[in-house]
Amino acid sequence: MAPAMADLSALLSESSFSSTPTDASSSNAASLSSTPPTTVSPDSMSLASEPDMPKLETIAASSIEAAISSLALPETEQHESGQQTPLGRDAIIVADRPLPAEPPSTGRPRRSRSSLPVYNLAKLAGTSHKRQRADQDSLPGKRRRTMSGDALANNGNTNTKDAVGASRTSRVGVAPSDTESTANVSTPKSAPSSKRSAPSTSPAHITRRATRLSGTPVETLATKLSALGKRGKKTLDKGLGRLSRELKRLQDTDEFAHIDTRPVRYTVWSNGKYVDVDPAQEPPQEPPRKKVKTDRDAADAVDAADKVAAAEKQESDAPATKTRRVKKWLDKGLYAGQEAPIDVLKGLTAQERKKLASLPELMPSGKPNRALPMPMYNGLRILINGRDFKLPFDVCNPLPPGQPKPAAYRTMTKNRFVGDAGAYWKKTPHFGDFASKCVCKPEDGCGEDCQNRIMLYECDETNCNVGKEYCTNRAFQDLQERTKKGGRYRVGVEVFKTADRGYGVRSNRCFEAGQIIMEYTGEIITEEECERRMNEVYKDNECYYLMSFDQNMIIDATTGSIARFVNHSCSPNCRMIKWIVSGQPRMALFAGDRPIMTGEELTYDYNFDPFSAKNVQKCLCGSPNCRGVLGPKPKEVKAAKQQQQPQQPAKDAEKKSVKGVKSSVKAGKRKLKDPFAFDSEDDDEAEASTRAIKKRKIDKASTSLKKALSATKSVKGAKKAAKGAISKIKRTVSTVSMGGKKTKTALTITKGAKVKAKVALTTSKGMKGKVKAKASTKVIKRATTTFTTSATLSGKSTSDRKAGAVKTDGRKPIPKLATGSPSRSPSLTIVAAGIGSAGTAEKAGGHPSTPNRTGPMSAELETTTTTAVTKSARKSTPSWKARENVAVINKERKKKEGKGKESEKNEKREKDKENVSAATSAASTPKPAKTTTKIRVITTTAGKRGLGVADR
Ligand SMILES: C[S@@+](CC[C@H](N)C(=O)[O-])C[C@H]1O[C@@H](n2cnc3c(N)ncnc32)[C@H](O)[C@@H]1O
Repeated sequence: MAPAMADLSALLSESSFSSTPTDASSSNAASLSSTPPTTVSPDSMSLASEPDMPKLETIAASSIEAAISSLALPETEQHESGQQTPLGRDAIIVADRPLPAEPPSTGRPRRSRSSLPVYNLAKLAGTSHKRQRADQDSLPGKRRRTMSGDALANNGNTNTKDAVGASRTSRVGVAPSDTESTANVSTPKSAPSSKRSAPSTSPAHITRRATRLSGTPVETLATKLSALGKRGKKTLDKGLGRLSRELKRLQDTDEFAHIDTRPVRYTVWSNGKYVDVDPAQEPPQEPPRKKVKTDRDAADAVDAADKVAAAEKQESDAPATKTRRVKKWLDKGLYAGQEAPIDVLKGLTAQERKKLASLPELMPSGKPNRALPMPMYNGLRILINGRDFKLPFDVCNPLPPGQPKPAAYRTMTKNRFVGDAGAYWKKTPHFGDFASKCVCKPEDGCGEDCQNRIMLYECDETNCNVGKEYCTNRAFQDLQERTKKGGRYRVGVEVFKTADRGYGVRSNRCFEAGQIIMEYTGEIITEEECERRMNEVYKDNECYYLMSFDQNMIIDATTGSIARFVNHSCSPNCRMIKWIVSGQPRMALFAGDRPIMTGEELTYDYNFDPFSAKNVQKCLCGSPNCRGVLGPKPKEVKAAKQQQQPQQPAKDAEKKSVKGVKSSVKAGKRKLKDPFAFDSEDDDEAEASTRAIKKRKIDKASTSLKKALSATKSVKGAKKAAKGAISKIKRTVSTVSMGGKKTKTALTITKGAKVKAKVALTTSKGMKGKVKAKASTKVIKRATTTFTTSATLSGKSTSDRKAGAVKTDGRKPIPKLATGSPSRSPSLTIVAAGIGSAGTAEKAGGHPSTPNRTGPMSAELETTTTTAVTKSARKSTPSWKARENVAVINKERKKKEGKGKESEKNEKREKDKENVSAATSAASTPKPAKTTTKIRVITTTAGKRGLGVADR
């Protein structure tokens, strides 16, 4: 035996206890091995109540306890049987003598034998005065509660023997009254009672219960506590107290109280589809509003309110991560875009009015229905013109399925200055600088007489006297307003695939006559940049979206708006017009003289200048007055006449216009084609035709020349006149700035006037004597006047266009336009830069922007100052040769301007001399040149500006 045990034995013997090793049947052993025979029966209690006994036990217990603690007894003790029994510190030996072997169990629970000494443990434990409480245990229906011993052990201080005791106690079952605090563990509701229950761990609350009926010996808490002794009990109290605190703390947790504090996630469903809302993208939660203290003064309160408002504003200003798509509703119906006309007869000729007046349908029938108006435009047109029956396409006119879309290209809704263009634009005087306020009155509404409108300036706050409310001269602003919200109807146009002309644009809604439809936008580049692009970027393209714009700049719509897809028609329904908006030039497509219906293809007259026959394309517009090729307008007179009679049938208009056109352009198609064919080597037919025309022209000129000759007397006068005429021609040429083939083409098509001039010059060369010279001079004079008119075709065209533009707005045509700047008189000539042959677009059928496309697609709106092109461009495009000359001329002119007036005069004088001498020498030539088969207009070089004529 270990020395410690020896001491223990000695101690036990001293205190009249026999320290007999316990056997399996002993209560101590049972207690140690959790097989309790320690139930305190009433009998034993009565025995234990004997006064002399407890003292000894008390002493023994405390002594043993002290001994254990002082000797640091090992946790285990070797029994005689050789079994190692765990000996807890709370193990208390209560038996002092060996117990006889117990008889086999008869089914009843074992009772303590009266013969054996039994101690009043209750008394020993100081709980005897609370005995009656034990009776409660037997109360029927009293529920027993248990709790996990582990939980208790873990929550309590498990290092102490008391805690172990508590753990064991809980394992064996503790009456509710005794362990109220532990019972509280399972329910937070009982939490408040935990405080009260804390003292219940005192010995007074410990219950005892008989195990007689249960059949299983139960070690109760009372038993254990009674065995613990004072110190143990104290410790247990302490432990339980701590335990309750822990529990109390626990019950404060959300988890314990079953409160789910995780954020609630809502699923979002939109249009029957689950929308996965990314928590990261969820809108931030609104911060709690700052409470304005009631006791604050007013200023503080206002401050706080301001802060809150600012915070709210900031919040609202923050970019929304996910914006909800809003359905766009059509806010108008079948006749969307049409306003009920107040006067249906407006714009009709007297004849038409008369015709309409006779129609019973148009008899006055009370008030017009503004909610569901008549299909006024369509109806009127049908009433006037009549047409074959067809289903009303404007009811529903969807594009056929499987519509191909143009190859992806970058769109641009606003013009963008690229490179030097911006700086260049800034340097040049702006139109806006010249603009002054109009003098309109609100009742006029900036109508047809508005000076801004006449000048093609859009009204704005700076130049309008009327104000936005009444002003009707704000087309671009209207367009922006209309298209702001997007949607098919508001945009009003869509790209579609035509059968034979590549892509086109058609209307999605109705447009009033003259109404703005869409803007032509793109990159605004300088001529140099244009040239660079042509040679480097678009060199493999066979079509370009280049349009001369303003101030010698060019719009490149390769990146631009869908207006670039608008096709040409010889009988168009739209016009491309340049306006000045807030000091900036902008180009837009406007409806023509008549309204446009839903589904109509939008077209305008390109006034195409192909430069050479190689660039000539077959026109496939299909209009009755088709010119046959994509070429320049035959005669401005025609256009003007057409504008005057917008409602006239196309055939009539054509007839009238053809009437006004001179013989060279009488048969529009053929005549227009001819000029382009004259230098085409492979088109014999065209050449023959051209020759014939030229011959006719020359014959005519010769006749007039002969007449003139007969009236001519003096060579001197002829010389003078020739001089003046030539200088006039020179000036005109420099203004038109045409050169090379381009000049040739242009001059050839500008009707008889030019031809006359040429012929006159040619003839004058061959004329003898004064008479001839004089005659030629006269002809030249006349021709020059005509030519000037023709050459400044652009100006005329502009007035026509401008008049048309005003007319498109439903106002009367403007006969003359003030020209504030040279670029305010642009011709609408669109210049082809492609190299394909006629009809290639039709053949190719592909998208023009694709390099494979063979059709020439470039369109350029030409102003009076023709675009200059440098050498590299000329190499690739022969037609650009003309431009080089123009560039040189322009350069020369600029140079000259720099030199000053004096030097200019001198130079001019010298050149005039040269020209005159040339004319004189020509006049003195022995044989007059007869009508030649070919007339070539020689482009003047920098040194010799003016027209030269060469015979062949
Ligand atoms: C500015 S683009 C117009 C859009 C073009 N249709 C497209 O698909 O990109 C000009 C080109 O369209 C073709 N085009 C336009 N109008 C035409 C017409 N009336 N007849 C034949 N081709 C036409 C020509 O090839 C022309 O060079």
